Amino acid sequence: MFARLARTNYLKNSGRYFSTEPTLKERLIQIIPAKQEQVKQLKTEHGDKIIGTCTVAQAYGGMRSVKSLVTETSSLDPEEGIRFRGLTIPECQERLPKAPGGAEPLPEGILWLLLTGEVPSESQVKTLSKDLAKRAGLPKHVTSMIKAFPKEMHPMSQLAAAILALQSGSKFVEAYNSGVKKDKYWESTLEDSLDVIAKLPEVAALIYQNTYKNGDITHKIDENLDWSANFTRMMGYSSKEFDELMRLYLTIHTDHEGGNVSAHTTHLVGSALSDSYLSLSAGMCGLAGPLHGLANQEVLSWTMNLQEKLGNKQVSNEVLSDAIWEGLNAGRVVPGFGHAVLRKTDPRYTCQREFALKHLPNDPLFKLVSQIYDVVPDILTKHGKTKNPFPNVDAHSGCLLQYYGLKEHNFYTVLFGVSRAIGVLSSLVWDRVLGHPIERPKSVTTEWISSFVNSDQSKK
Ligand SMILES: CC(=O)SCCNC(=O)CCNC(=O)[C@H](O)C(C)(C)COP(=O)(O)OP(=O)(O)OC[C@H]1O[C@@H](n2cnc3c(N)ncnc32)[C@H](O)[C@@H]1OP(=O)(O)O
Ligand SMILES: O=C([O-])CC(=O)C(=O)O
Repeated sequence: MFARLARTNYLKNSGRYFSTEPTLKERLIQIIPAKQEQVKQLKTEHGDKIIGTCTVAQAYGGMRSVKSLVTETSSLDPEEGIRFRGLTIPECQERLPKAPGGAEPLPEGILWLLLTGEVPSESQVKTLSKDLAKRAGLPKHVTSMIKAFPKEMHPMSQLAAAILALQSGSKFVEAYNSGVKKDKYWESTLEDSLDVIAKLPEVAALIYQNTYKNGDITHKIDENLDWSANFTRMMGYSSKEFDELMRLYLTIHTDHEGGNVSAHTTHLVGSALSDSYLSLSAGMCGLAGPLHGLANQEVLSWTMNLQEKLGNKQVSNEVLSDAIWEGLNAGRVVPGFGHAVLRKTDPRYTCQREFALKHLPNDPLFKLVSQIYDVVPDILTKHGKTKNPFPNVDAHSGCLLQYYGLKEHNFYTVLFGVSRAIGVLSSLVWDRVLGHPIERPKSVTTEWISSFVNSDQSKK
């Protein structure tokens, strides 16, 4: 409603449009008081209501399904998949602004959506692109540090370290040290978060150039290009189709509610009033684990090994299944399949598959990925361990990147991290808006559990 009214407020003047629409920060200032009031009221009037419980199995089992976190930006349904502020991925693809001539959403649009809960207008997204372009640019100590990293250092370790090095520019630290009041913390957290999101493409591109190309970035940030296209140019890519893939990729990897490792870590570290840089760097260390974001690197290596083993030719489902069983029987997981929450095919997998069907239907690797999708759910069901035999987001991304020439598997999680920063930092801003306290759940020992289960209290 608001966006529609605001769109009517363009003034045509000397052939140029001037928007009277609020900027991102102005809109947040308008939205925040009502949300703060709503949360205050919920805590006062319903603070003692129980929303979740925790069993012994859950305490030992990674707290699966325990409802004990509040995250505003997105919510995950086991059957349907992710909704970003209520919107499914197809709805985001349809409703978020696109680049001229493009079909995929601009990541700036989802940044706005996650922060405000509203679909931005094209002009709001354009203004945000320009704002991010202005905030880009790395301090010298960060570029020299990245260039000094050994090539064998994993790109995710380089990313986490570079984000920490950027912390010297934290506006939150400056505000905190000057005694700014708690109700204003969100403003400098927003500044830091936008600064780091603006700088991440250059950090990632420099890691890429330095690690794999022995080179430097030649592209200068162009305020008239979107955030994602500036990123691909800095990495040395100029294909329009790859630009579209990356806009989609950087949109869909942003957020997956609050309990996943990277989001929860960012939130936890942030709850100690660590700034956006410290919190995001910690989150990236979690994303770098093979059961989480690093799975996309694992998937591609696994798929290409399989391809080689099968003699680089199309084989029957039976032959493919035998090769997959071999790995499973040796005790290895099938990377890219299974999920801690999802119980159906991840819609992030589906939209990447649709992109491939549109742009690269005959690519041999895509054909193998499709065939794997045909056989693995049955195999994992027969295997009988995993609660979800279907593919997750990581099962598809590598084959698309590979097709467009981005062949360095070790780098893939960095792309995920650049996108994930948008979601977890939007959440951190809301943590500050709502004044969430330091996170400190109670832990118990196995001795405590043993005596508890035999006590009268456990029978209640
Ligand atoms: C962006 C993301 O983070 S998406 C997830 C990316 N990770 C992967 O794709 C790695 C492969 N998948 C997995 O390891 C798991 O499915 C996870 C980590 C994603 C979820 O873990 P959980 O919630 O513990 O899964 P679940 O409850 O189904 O696990 C039960 C058993 O099935 C096994 N299992 C789960 N997925 C798989 C799989 N893809 N292949 C083989 N075995 C599996 C588990 O290892 C576990 O075995 P165990 O009892 O011997 O320890
Ligand atoms: O939700 C999870 O646990 C893992 C995941 O898919 C993500 O973080 O994108």
